[in-house]
Amino acid sequence: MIAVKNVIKEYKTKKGLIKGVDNVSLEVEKGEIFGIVGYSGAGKSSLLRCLNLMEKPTSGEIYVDGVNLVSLKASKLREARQKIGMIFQHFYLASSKTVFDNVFFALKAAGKSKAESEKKVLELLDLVGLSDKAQHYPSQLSGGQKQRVGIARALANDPKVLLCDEATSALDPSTTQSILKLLKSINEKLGLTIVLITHEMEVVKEICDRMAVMENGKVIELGSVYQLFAKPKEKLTKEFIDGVMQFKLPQTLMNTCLGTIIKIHFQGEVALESVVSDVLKGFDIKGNILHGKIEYIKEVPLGVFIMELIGDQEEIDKVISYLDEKAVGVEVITNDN
Ligand SMILES: Nc1ncnc2c1ncn2[C@@H]1O[C@H](COP(=O)(O)OP(=O)(O)OP(=O)(O)O)[C@@H](O)[C@H]1O
Repeated sequence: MIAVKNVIKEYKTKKGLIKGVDNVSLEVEKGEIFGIVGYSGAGKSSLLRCLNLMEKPTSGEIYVDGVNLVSLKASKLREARQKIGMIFQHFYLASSKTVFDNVFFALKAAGKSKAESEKKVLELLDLVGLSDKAQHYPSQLSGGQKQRVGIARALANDPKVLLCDEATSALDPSTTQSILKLLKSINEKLGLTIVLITHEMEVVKEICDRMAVMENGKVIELGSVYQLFAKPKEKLTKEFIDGVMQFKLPQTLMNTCLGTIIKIHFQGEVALESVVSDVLKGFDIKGNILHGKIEYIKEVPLGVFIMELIGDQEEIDKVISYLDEKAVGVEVITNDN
């Protein structure tokens, strides 16, 4: 659905050229929800804005539905852009217009008849659960309701892609959940492809199928959310995941362990139990279970388990290789042997 090829976005500043996006290539499949995470300044917004050419890349290509947006003339680009909706952290609603008119305006801009547009607005307000607020003004709405208007407006021209720029960052946790549910249901009902940028891993964990991690303008890791949660390779990805999984052992407990501490990820609870008992029975080691819990990544269970292994290094290495085959991921946290 979207293919980004060797995109570079440079900004001219007083201090010289800054690369907001530094040679990024990635693909987003039709109908998937793709998350881009990274700290402030990583280049997420620059990349997202390149996807609908709000920012023109300095070089590279952006294909949406097979068309290279970078090569389009202004009128064709306007047409192509109608197929890409966008929502924002701060909503950007017209404060002097009612909810109805905020959405209506987006439709009028696309040249529909009045009757057609009015019908469409009512359908969209129903879709986002705001039928009863049509005549309200933005100042009379909560943050979550404002974002619902933003979503209805973004869907006005039946886009194939929805870009979400920190769409839940200004909302409280329960409103965030309801907006994420709405995005997910729109994704399923309309087959909409969604690309979102966020610094909140909770958002990614909740609704994204795949994710990319950005640092200094580059994509440093990309994969399915489940795989990255189970087996992150990059330090930054681990940092983001640790933040949301809250799975750190207290340092005092770590200090009392003499053996090798490992973190194991399993797909679900059952596999975890049988593999751990195999390890304890089948190898010449002692194993202490330090911590365990099940996390749900998009409703699929991911068992996370911390164990201390005590024994000869050779035997411990064998256990780690065994686990590496059986589990989704295994990682040595410390090795004091
Ligand atoms: N219009 C601009 N002019 C100059 N530099 C810019 C501009 N926009 C972004 N940058 C720079 O490009 C880099 C990437 O910024 P960008 O806003 O894309 O990051 P981000 O990950 O979205 O961060 P945030 O979440 O804070 O918006 C930063 O160094 C930023 O200062």
